[in-house]
Amino acid sequence: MSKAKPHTLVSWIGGNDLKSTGNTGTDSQALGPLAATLKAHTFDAVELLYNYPEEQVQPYLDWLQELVATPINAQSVSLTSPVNFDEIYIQTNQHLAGLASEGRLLSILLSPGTPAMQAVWILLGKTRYPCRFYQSSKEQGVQEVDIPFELSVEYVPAVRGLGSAKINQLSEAAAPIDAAFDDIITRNPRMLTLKAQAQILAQREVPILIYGETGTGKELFARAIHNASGRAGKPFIALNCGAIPPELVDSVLFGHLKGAFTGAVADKSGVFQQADGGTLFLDEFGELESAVQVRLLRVLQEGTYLPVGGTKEQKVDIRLITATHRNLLEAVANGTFREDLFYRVAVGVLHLPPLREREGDLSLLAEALLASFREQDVGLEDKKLSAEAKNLIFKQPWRGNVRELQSSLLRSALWCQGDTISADDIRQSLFQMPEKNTGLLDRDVNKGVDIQELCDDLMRHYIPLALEASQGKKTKAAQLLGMNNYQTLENKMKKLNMI
Ligand SMILES: Nc1ncnc2c1ncn2[C@@H]1O[C@H](COP(=O)(O)OP(=O)(O)OP(=O)(O)O)[C@@H](O)[C@H]1O
Repeated sequence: MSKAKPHTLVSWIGGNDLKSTGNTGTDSQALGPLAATLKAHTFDAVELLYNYPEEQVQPYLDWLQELVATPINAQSVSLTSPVNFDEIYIQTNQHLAGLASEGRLLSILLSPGTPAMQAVWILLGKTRYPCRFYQSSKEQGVQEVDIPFELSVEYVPAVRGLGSAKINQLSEAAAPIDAAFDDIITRNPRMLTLKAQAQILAQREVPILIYGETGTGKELFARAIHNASGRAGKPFIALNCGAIPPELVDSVLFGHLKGAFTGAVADKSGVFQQADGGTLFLDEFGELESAVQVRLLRVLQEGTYLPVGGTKEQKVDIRLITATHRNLLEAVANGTFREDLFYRVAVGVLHLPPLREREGDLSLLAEALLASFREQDVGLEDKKLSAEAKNLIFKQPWRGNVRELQSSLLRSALWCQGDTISADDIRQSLFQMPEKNTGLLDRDVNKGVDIQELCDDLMRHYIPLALEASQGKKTKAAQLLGMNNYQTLENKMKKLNMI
C-alpha cells in the first residue's frame, strides 16, 4: 500500500504575522493569518519563507511552535525588494519544486506577504504545482479559496504561435514525470526542467544529443528516455566510442563477415544490428574520427549500412542517442567534427549541468545513494552520515560529479568502523587531484583557465575558515570575508552548494 502524501502548508511570513508574536486569542486578527490558519486546519508540516531579519523572525517562530504541534520549517530568503517579481519567482519556484519532488500534497496560504508574492503563488499553484489555496481575513476568518480559472488550460491553447524558448518554459509545467525517470534524483529546478524535456523527447522519434561532464548522468538519461519511449520493449545498447581501438571501430559499429580481416574467424554483429528496433547510445561521440563520421551520417540518412567485408546493405531501425563531454559546436567550428552530422544528431539537445551547479542536490543525492547502499548490502544497513561528514561533502568540488560522489560514499561506508560515517572516513575516500587543488596561480593559461571555478575554489576554502573563526556567526564571517552582510554570504554558500 502506498503511504499517504504529507499535506504541507506553504507560506511567506508576513508583517501581520510578526506583529502577533506573543498574542493570545482565537481570531485571525490577534493571531495573524498564519497562526490562525494553523489553528483552523490540520496539516502534517509547515514550510515557511521569510525575508525579515532573523532577530524578528526567531521569537515569532518560537511562539508559533508553542501554539501548534505541526512541525515548522522556515527558510530565510534574500530578496533585494519584497516586490521584485523576478527574485520572488525564482525563490518560490525552487522551493515548491523541492517540496513537489518529495511527493508532498501542497497547500498555499496566500494572505501573508506582498501582492507580488501572492501573484507568484497563484501563477505557480495554478500551473506547475497544483495545490489548494487558503486565505485568512478579519471579516471572513480562514477559508479555502476557489480560484475558478485554469491557467494551464486557458493559456496553453494561445501558445501555438510562440517561439521555442517560450515553449521550453511551458514544457517545464509538463505532466508528472514518467516512472522511467524515477532513478534520476534531483530537486534542482534546472534538472527538473531537463527531466520534463527528456520525457517530451522520449515520445518523439528524434535523435538526441546529451552534453555534460563525466559522471553527470548522461547514460542514466539515455536509458530513462529509452524506457519511456515506444521502443522500451526492444534493446538498449550502449557503446563508449572513446574506448574502441581505431582499427576496430567499423567492426564494432557495423559488424563484420568471417574472413573480412585477420582474426575475423566468424561473422559478428555490430551495435547497429544489436540495437535494431531499439535505442543505440553512443557515448563519447565527439571522439569518432572523420571517416567514421561519414559512414555514420550515411546510416542516419539512408537507414542502411554495410558490414565490414560485406557487399549487401543491411537495413536498420534505431533511435540514436549520442553523448559527449566536449563542446561539439566548437569542434564543428574548428573543423574536427562534421557540421552535417552534428545537425543530424543534435535534434533534441539536453545539457546536463555539473553537480556543483545543481543547488539543492548534494544532500539529497548523498542520502539517496547511501540509502541504496543500505538496501543492496546488509553489511551497510545501519550506515549514516555524521554532520561533519555532510559538511565535508558540501565543501568538495566533485569534479567527477555523481559518479565520484557515489564511489567516494561507497568507499567511506565500507571503510568506516562503526555505523556513523565521519568526516575522516569521507576524507580518506576522496580521490586526491593535487594539480587541480593547488597552485591556483600556476595554471597554464594556454590550456584554458576556468576563472570562475578558481574563484569558487577560493570561496570553498575561505568561507569555512571564516565561519570557524567567527564561531558560526554569519554576520561576523561575512565581515571577515569583506562581504556587505550575512545574506551575501548565505547566497554565495547556497550557490556553492555549501548549505
Ligand atoms: N541524478 C542522478 N540520480 C541518481 N544517480 C545518478 C544521477 N546522475 C548520475 N547518477 C549515477 O552516477 C553514475 C554515473 O552516471 P552516468 O554513467 O549516467 O554518467 P555519464 O554522464 O554517462 O558518465 P560518463 O560521461 O563518464 O560516461 C551512475 O551510477 C548513475 O546511476
